[in-house]
Amino acid sequence: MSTLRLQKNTCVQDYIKQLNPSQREAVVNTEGPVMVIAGAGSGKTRVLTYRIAYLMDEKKVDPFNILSLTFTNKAAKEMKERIGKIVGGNEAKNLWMGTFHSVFAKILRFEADKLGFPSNFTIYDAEDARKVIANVIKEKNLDKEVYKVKSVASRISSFKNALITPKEYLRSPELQENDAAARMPMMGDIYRAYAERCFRSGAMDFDDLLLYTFILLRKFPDVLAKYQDRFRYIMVDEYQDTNHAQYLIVKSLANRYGNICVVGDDAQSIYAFRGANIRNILNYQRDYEDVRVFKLEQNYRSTKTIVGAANSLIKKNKEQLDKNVWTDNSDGEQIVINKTVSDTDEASYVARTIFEKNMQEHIPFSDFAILYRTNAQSRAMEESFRRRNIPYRIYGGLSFYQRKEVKDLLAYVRLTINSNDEEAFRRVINYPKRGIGDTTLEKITVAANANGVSVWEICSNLGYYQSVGLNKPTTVKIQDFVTKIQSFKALAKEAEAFDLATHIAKTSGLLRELSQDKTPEGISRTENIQELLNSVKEFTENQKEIEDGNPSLSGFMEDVALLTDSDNTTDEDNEKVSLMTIHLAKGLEFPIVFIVGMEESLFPSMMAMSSRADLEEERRLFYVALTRAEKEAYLTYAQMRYRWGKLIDCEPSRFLQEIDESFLNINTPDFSPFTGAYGDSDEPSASRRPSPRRAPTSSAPSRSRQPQRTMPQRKNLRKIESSLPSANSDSVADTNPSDINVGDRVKHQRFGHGKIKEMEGAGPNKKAVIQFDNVGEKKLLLKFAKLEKVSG
Ligand SMILES: Nc1ncnc2c1ncn2[C@@H]1O[C@H](COP(=O)(O)OP(=O)(O)OP(=O)(O)O)[C@@H](O)[C@H]1O
Ligand SMILES: [Mg+2]
Repeated sequence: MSTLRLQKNTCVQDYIKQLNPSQREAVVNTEGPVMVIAGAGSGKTRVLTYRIAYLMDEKKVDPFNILSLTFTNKAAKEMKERIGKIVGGNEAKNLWMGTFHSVFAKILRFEADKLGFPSNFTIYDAEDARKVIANVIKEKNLDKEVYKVKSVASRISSFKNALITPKEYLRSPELQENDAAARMPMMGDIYRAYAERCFRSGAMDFDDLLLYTFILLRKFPDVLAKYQDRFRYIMVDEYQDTNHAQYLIVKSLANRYGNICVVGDDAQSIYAFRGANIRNILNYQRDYEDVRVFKLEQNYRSTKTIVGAANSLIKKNKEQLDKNVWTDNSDGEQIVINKTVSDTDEASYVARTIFEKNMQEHIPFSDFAILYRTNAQSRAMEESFRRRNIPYRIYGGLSFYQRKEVKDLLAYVRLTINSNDEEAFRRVINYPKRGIGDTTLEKITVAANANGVSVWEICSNLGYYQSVGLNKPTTVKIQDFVTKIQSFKALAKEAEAFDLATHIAKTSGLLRELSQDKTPEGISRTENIQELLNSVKEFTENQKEIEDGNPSLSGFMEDVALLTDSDNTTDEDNEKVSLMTIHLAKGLEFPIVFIVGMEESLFPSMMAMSSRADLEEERRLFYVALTRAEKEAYLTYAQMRYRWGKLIDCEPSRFLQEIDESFLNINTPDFSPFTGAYGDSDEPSASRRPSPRRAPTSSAPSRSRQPQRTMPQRKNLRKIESSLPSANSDSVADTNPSDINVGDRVKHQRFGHGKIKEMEGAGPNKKAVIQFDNVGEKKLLLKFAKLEKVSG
């Protein structure tokens, strides 16, 4: 026994030995308030992981007494696995570890009755919440052009994150005046109705998980005492992105033992738009007496070039804690800046570069990440990856669990678990079709509102609520539906989750409905249901291994409801390029990173350009993006891009100018006179006939084939800008576009001779439809086409 213990202790100590002195200090100083404030890639997350292992193994702290809050569920899972490896055995599974939302949901399930909620309350996702809000707006006969569902939803979300309840709202003249000034005087009424509706449905939305936890701990001192006593050690990763509610809850939980350790980087605070408050980290020292602050300055992730570039960029922000990040890693490659004609070209360039690196240097696809500012940018990238058969996965797209057929089955499950769930009810009451129409649903809703009960309550007691006024056949249809759900509920008491879910899929009529559709889409929908059932199976098997695991179907539902955007990838296969917004890339690292769309109005975003605070947040976002890279970074921008369905001229992002020039390698842009600079076929350039106009350095960023020209940045970026057709001037084509008219014969460098059939657009957007003698009809943007007028 003693030998065994000795072996295990040696093990944790061995791990700790690998840390640098500051990291080690941050791990072993377990008592009292601690803040680890450090730059990207300096081992903050690693310190947290080892600290927990140290607490468990060295200090013999029961994992049930350790609370660790992470930014995603995936991060929590990985951290648990690593701790499990260090300390051995299964104990790490008992840690309270997860996102704020998932940990608070767990607490709320235990304590739900105190707040008048059932313990099996449903968690509404954003779509459910918006539907409820839309119903409320409609029932109140408000103008939906004024009360836009999305903006009402975001107002309600911001109230909740600021811990303002409907009651408090309706007592605050300022808030009301504020909304009245924004032409939404009924905001408070909507908020109250929405909250009531959720309450009657036994449902909480995402923000409620924070708000109700806060209310619970404030209203019930015994509950607070219980959790204060339970969580003897509290740890928070990515502390710079906590919001006001999270901050207050953590603070009150830590109030008894005071063993709270937060780690973060003020330079990476990027969620202000969702209520995150950078002050939480800036004021930490003021909030806790005797706080010990550890600074980690050595970066282990990235090359000197990337660390240097990131430092030079973030220096431009005024508001930040003083830090000096350095690394012992090698210099590495310079950061490549690449300009392309259009967004399509940009995507081609990225795909081609990855393809070549994979072919020539055998770099696996999983080493690459593409980061973008807005989700919309993924489309062009995806197309270009598909064309080259490059496997990729997208983070944060439409989640598997958000697909219609999956949500439909889950709605039956929700209704089985919590029959008051109105959104689930509305979703499936007439799907598959059973002849229950909108008028019936309206009558039921009116009755539910009048009686202050759920729609299920009305439907399951139609005999009592005669006043609903349904005719006999409709009444029978509803009663059949109710009986079906009740039979599921009965089965739920004894059946295993997987069997229950399978039974529901069949008996609800859902599988039959889907199987009638023999189109590829229909077949894939049926497969998705199969996949959902598989994931239920997998979930229950995993839960059975955990001491306080919950292998029931409601446990599964909880897991699904709490997935965050970053947890959600299209699949888990490893050999793929990762695509995601920068916001989702937080905490991650990849050997090679492409940051695309480095253009003014896109990054920094248009909305962020009018205030210093917003601009600084954009700069931090860029800092986060750049510091994800371990070995190489590519920054690309296009001269033209389709946005909101229009072709827009773009200027390079100011952030490109802000990086110290010594870290940059400006890749002379590959320039081609037509949209689709790399050719419409987009085949690998290695197999393509080189175009005579192609700049020699541009076809392959891979150093193994061609050395790249390195140029001092600032000057050269300007030089390049001026030497190339500027996206903002009309006067660049060899032939002045105004000289060319319909009917003219013209010559194009690549397509040869042709005749102008049509002209459209004006100024920089002027285009010509040309019937070429050899290659058929093409529409070209005149400012790039460089047409030569020829006679005859
Ligand atoms: N002492 C060390 N020795 C070797 N590698 C280390 C050390 N500390 C951290 N690392 C490695 O450096 C990388 C960055 O560490 P980690 O992700 O913990 O940094 P971080 O500060 O949390 O970064 P971010 O700010 O991006 O969240 C990881 O690959 C980690 O394994
Ligand atoms: Mg981290």
